[in-house]
Amino acid sequence: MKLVLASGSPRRKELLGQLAFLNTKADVPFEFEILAADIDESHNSAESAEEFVLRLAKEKALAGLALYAAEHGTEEQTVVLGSDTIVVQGETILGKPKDEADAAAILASLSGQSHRVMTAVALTDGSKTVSKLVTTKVQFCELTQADILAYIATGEPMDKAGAYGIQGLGGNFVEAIEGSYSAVVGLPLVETRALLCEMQVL
Ligand SMILES: Cc1cn([C@H]2C[C@H](O)[C@@H](COP(=O)(O)OP(=O)(O)OP(=O)(O)O)O2)c(=O)[nH]c1=O
Repeated sequence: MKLVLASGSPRRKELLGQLAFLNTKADVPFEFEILAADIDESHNSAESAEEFVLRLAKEKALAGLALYAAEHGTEEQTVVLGSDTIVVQGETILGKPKDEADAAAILASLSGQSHRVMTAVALTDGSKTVSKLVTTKVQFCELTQADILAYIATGEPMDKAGAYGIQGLGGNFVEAIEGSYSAVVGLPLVETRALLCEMQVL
C-alpha cells in the first residue's frame, strides 16, 4: 500500500513523519510520498466553519489521489491524506493573511482574546473516505502594536492560518491552549493515527 501526503505544508510533513517513525505494525517507519494538490479554497457562505474545513480536507485528499493516479497509474492501492486548518474567531473565519496589513489586522483581532483553531484530516483510497475534525481553543495575551509589527517583520505569519505559528515565535503570544497542540500546528497526531489504523495503513 502506498501512502501519499497531499500537502505542501512542512509542518504536516514533519508531523506525519513523527507518526511514521513510531510504526507499531512493522519495525520500520512507514514511508509516504508528498504531492501538493492545489484546490480552490474559497468559502461558500452557506456552509459552517466546520463544514468548510472538512470539505477542504476531503477535496485535498481526493485531488491528491487523482493527481497521483494520473502520474503513477492505479495498480497499487493508494491512500491519500489531505488536511486543512482555519482559525475561527466568533463567526469570522481567518485563513492565511493576504498581505502584511491583513496579518496586522488579524493579529490585532486575536490580541487578548480566545479563538478556535479547526483542523480537519481526511484519508481516502477512492472508494472509502474517513475524516475527523479537531477543534482547539487558544487564548492570546494582549499584543502591542510594536509586538505585532516585530512579529510580522520575521515573516513567520504569512503562510499560516490566523497569521501565527504556535510552534514558532507566535508561541510567545499563546497564554493558554485547550485541546490538541499538534492540531494547531497542522495535523492532530492522535486522531490522524486512528484514521491511519482505520484505513489499514498502520
Ligand atoms: C494556527 C497555526 C497554523 N499553522 C499553519 C498550518 C498550515 O500549514 C497553515 C494553514 O493553511 P492550510 O491551507 O491548512 O495548509 P497549507 O496551505 O499550509 O498546506 P496544504 O494545503 O498544502 O496542506 O497554517 C501553523 O503552522 N501554526 C499555527 O499555530
